[in-house]
Amino acid sequence: MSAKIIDGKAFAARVRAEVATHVARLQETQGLTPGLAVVLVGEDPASQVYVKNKGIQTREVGMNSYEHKLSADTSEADLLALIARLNADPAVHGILVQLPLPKHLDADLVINAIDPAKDVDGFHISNVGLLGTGQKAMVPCTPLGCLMMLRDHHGSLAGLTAVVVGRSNIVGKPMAQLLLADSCTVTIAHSRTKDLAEVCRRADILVAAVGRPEMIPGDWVKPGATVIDVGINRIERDGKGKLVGDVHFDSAVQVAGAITPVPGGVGPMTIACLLANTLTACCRAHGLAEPEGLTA
Ligand SMILES: Nc1nc2c(c(=O)[nH]1)N[C@@H](CN(C=O)c1ccc(C(=O)N[C@@H](CCC(=O)O)C(=O)O)cc1)CN2
Repeated sequence: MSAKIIDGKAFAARVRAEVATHVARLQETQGLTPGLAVVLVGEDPASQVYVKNKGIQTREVGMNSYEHKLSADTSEADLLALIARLNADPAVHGILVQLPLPKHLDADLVINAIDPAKDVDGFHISNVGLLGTGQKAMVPCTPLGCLMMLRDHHGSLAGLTAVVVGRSNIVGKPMAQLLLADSCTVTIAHSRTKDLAEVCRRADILVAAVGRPEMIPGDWVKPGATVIDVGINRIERDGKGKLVGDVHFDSAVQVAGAITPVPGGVGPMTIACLLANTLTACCRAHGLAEPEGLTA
């Protein structure tokens, strides 16, 4: 039997439409327009595309977009000075520094210079701590998108066994925290986990976020499980470039109950959740009620 395909593109469009409705209401009732500042350092081609799409989608939902494109040799001091200006700017409710940064810049230092209330990526150490202790945080966009899709598919996640393969600060760790907060029994596995196949086969929810093309084959998937593939890997096949996930889709789709494709699964949810987080940050900054269903 073939799994249900979770359509992240359609889901993200619904999230953006919901954000746009809230933004219009904020403008009508409060005269307030959420603003998102995105900082890109250097010319990484994939980052340029993501930043361009962030700008387009920010404007489409009616928010103000502020793009700051800096040269690859920008000094740490100049980048920190820009962040300080954005922190102090009342028109800016969300700040995002596109990753990866050029090697000479200390990403942790830069991220932790962002005002945690404006940290719409949820990467600031304060937000990491708030999420880990079950307090109101800004939640990283990709895991938030995964959570939204899982809640939509399952309703309650309570009691389900979840395995997150990957332990990055951006996806693996916050994903595990979110699943735990929704009362899943959570295992974080990684490339050095013993008998990874067996661990994966226990999962009702399997989240793959290792960054290795098609590493997880169908026979690692429990029949009927929900598979969330966070991987976005560019490979060459038959002389052509192709985008694949961390899961071997063709074999996993035969076994899983539901699965996200790559492309068109988790990826589009990342920017949709960035917009949702910017709206949330704006509401919090002005002491307004937060939009329901758009936060963890
Ligand atoms: N500061 C941040 N940097 C990065 C993040 C992030 O959340 N914050 N995530 C990624 C890149 N990213 C957004 O920034 C991102 C990645 C992928 C997609 C997406 O829609 N992917 C499509 C395929 C697109 C393609 O063809 O390349 C899909 O999966 O369908 C959106 C955003 C790293 N940096």
